[in-house]
Amino acid sequence: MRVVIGSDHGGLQLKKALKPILEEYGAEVEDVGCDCVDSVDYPDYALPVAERVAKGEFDRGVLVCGTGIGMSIAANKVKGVRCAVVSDEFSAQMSREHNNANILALGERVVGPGLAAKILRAWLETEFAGGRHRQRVDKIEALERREDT
Ligand SMILES: O=C(CO)[C@H](O)[C@H](O)[C@H](O)COP(=O)(O)O
Repeated sequence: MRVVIGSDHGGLQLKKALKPILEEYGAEVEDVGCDCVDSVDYPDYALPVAERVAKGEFDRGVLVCGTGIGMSIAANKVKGVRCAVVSDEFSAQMSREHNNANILALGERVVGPGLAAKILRAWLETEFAGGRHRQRVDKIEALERREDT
């Protein structure tokens, strides 16, 4: 699995803590930044992650900011992206099983590293269930096409 990750300054430490977990799963990981604690703007990191996942260059993406909210709002502007901001294991599983989320957004100021690790593991291990959920995700994709008109 190829995973592209990014954070702003508010998510930098958690992003660093999560990288080894991704590698443990055999993921090829690319980090688009940020790399320093200086204040940066989260859309500048959400966009490259979202675009690379949408283009199929990466299978999944992980974004971390203070709350995960700004990152998820920005990432979901890109067609083909289903970014879920998650702060519990059950939602992580459901975001994969029901929504086929291809990007996970986490908040370093919301979840500690232990819980974040459990969330990430659940998210990586859960497959999309398809079936009735496929038809719902298809309707989301139809909404994206409608925005073209
Ligand atoms: O976008 C966010 C909130 O929706 C992120 O949590 C950011 O990391 C946060 O807004 C950054 O805040 P700061 O006061 O500039 O560190």
